[in-house]
Amino acid sequence: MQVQGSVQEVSSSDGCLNDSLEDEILAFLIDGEAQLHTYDDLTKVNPVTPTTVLRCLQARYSVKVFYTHAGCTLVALNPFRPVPELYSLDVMKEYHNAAQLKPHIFIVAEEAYRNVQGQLGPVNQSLVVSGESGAGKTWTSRCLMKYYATVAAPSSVVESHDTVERIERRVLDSNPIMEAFGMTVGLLSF
Ligand SMILES: Nc1ncnc2c1ncn2[C@@H]1O[C@H](COP(=O)(O)OP(=O)(O)OP(=O)(O)O)[C@@H](O)[C@H]1O
Repeated sequence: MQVQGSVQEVSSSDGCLNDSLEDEILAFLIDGEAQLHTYDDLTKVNPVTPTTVLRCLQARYSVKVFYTHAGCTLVALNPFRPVPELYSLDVMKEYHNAAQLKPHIFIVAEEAYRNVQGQLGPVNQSLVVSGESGAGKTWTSRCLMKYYATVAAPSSVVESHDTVERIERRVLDSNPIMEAFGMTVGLLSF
């Protein structure tokens, strides 16, 4: 996925406002250039503009960080290459057992899983995976399915593997139906 942004893109009908916003953007981008990749939540970016947000994502991408929070939403960048160390069984277990970890699709997965297993009774959950064609929606849906099959059925490796395959296939089989209705959104509900 290409992430591009430039300060020249900022425009406003109010000249003064425009100037001061441009100054703020420049200060953020130039003075804080070395820190751009450290913004793990885009709501902390200030000023929040397409330019600043895209530059942060670009900076994170360049240091091989592909997930960033945006409040309760997670932004996933397609690495366009295998990154097996991000999706291993150990990483799944880590996210299943720990509370505060780096942004990852498994954080979203775990939060929904915990809500379903809520102490006061299960709460139905939906995960919406959206993005342009090729953004990685199918990949992300697979990751979610693998995660749930792994954390929910860990007792037998064989059984767990079968479950993963079966659930994964069901979700992927539903894609043509969604696409027939022109939906570019993957929706997982449970
Ligand atoms: N996190 C990732 N790590 C490695 N490869 C990825 C990742 N996300 C996506 N890809 C790869 O990028 C390509 C496109 O991803 P995918 O098919 O999931 O996109 P999509 O959004 O479902 O596209 P479409 O809407 O056209 O069906 C695939 O080859 C996929 O393996």
